[in-house]
Amino acid sequence: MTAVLMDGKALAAKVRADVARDVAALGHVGLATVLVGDDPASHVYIAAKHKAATEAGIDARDVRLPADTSEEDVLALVDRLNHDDEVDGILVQLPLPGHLDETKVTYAVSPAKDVDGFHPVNAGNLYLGTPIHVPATPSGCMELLAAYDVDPAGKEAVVIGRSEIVGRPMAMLLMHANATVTVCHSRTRDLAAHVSRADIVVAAVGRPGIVNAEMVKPGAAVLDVGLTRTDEGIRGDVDASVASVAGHLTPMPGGTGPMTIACLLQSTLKAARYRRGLLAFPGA
Ligand SMILES: Nc1nc2c(c(=O)[nH]1)N[C@@H](CN(C=O)c1ccc(C(=O)N[C@@H](CCC(=O)O)C(=O)O)cc1)CN2
Repeated sequence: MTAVLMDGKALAAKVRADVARDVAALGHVGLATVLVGDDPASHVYIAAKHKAATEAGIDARDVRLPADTSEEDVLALVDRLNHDDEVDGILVQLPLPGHLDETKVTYAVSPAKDVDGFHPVNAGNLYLGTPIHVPATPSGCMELLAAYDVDPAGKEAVVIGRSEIVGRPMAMLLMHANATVTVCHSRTRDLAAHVSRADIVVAAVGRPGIVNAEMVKPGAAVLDVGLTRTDEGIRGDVDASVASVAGHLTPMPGGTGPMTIACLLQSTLKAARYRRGLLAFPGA
């Protein structure tokens, strides 16, 4: 068997075009990104987010702060953006430099503008099954599954990794889509045993090749989120051998990454709709 490649680049282009159409209909939509410090990968991701936002007609503000900016100054900036009427969505690029408390900073973003979905109000609403803003990478994974007609209902799904950005929200989304979900992590005793039962595998730990062909159930859908830069180039968590066993597979690069950026734009559009009263907040 050779897996059908789930083309994240192509799907992201479609999502981005849909967002652009809806932004044009809505009028002004504003996104502010905050990048603190010099992390080279973060610079690449912020540049990609701005290119995509601008192409979609979103008014994207690129705020950059030196690596030694104090927590007080970062929090003051976030507060200003929370009160800025031109800004519908705010994202603080992670990771932050070590002296900054990521929890404190991400929790400072107004839940309505938290397009990353990291604030406890948004995490809580996802938990409750009434999502407002959902982290972009797991959203993108769900869109990929839907686009390739992989319905999680009744399926065994294994999520490898329990990060707040990917693993935990991914597990919630799969559970709400009626999958039976197992979350594996660094203390899981027999990863292969879990993966071998899975119809859907989402690998998000940043350990190159941790999922290999021997573990994967023939025909499974395998989504690769882990990204490690090596001397030989970018490597995902999923070994190339998996393509001969899986039914569906995301390429790395070109799979879940482009969808992360497309879903951020979707979330920004959603934030603008909430702020204009075009969408009702759950429970409101
Ligand atoms: N505030 C946030 N910080 C971070 C997030 C996030 O969603 N919000 N996620 C990651 C990084 N990230 C977006 O910020 C991200 C990672 C990877 C890609 C991507 O397109 N990857 C490409 C390959 C990229 C390359 O060549 O370097 C791919 O998979 O094809 C986009 C966004 C951590 N921080």
